[in-house]
Amino acid sequence: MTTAPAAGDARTEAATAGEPADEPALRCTDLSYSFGATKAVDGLDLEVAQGEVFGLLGPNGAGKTTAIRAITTLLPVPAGKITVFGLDCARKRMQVRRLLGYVPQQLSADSGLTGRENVELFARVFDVPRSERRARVDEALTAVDLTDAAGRLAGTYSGGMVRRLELAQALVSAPRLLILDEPTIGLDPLARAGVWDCIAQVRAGTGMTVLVTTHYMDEADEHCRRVALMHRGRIRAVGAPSELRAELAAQLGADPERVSLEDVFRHHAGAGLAGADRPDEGGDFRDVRRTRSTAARLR
Ligand SMILES: Nc1ncnc2c1ncn2[C@@H]1O[C@H](COP(=O)(O)OP(=O)(O)OP(=O)(O)O)[C@@H](O)[C@H]1O
Repeated sequence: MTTAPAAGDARTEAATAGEPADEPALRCTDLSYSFGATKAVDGLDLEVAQGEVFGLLGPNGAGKTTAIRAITTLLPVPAGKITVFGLDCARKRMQVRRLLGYVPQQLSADSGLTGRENVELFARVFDVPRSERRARVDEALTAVDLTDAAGRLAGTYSGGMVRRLELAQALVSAPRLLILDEPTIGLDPLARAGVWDCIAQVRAGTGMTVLVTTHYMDEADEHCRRVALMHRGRIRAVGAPSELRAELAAQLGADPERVSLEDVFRHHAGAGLAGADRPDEGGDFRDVRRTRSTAARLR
């Protein structure tokens, strides 16, 4: 199992991001979180290098959203440690929050405001200096290709446009670490590609680190430099998609081109993978209802 980022790559990309090279963008050490008797996150160790697009993959109920909520400081961390660019999330909550952009799974755009007004609202909430606000809102709308639609009510947007608007909301505060929870759920293939194009362009333009959760193994394979496969609160494998596929192919004596990331996950998670490609078989009723209602809202 490959667990560490390539040091050379991390240093090169850190230089792009303008951050000290010795601290990862994110480090979770032995992180655990329980809801009553349910261990949602169970001893999670994770490291995301500066400047990389990192995918946290897993079926419904794997614990991805709970981990993300702890990282974004929205949940307290009862066990373990999280650092963001070296800052301890438990002790430096406000400083950490200033480094983060977060697009939750639930809808965060207001349908009764225009695209521009939605982004302006986030600029005010995140305390973007008044003198810079207009330029920063324009930049964020341009980055997600919504300049022409900025004057329209968000309620008239397609699902893909809503997702890109939410990206703009998160980008307006110029975060160092952008966290996206299921950014393409419920979108058609064209809209999904549009969201990934935006993510790639923003990363290329800013060197920003991106942590994304998804059920869609094929998307992660194509767009993430490294991925972690999460199942029942734990990380089962970490590495570049091509490395993980090659490792499994070597173990099985198979052609690496014929081994998918889904095969890798199935190998590590066994039957629990069912929820990854058939969301109605993973997690519990609450998980499924929430995922479906999110998808329906975005259509
Ligand atoms: N507020 C809550 N109260 C009780 N149990 C919860 C709560 N939130 C999550 N859980 C449980 O914790 C576990 C992990 O859920 P979590 O939402 O973190 O998984 P996930 O991988 O993000 O799934 P999804 O893809 O559906 O978002 C599941 O068993 C879930 O039922």
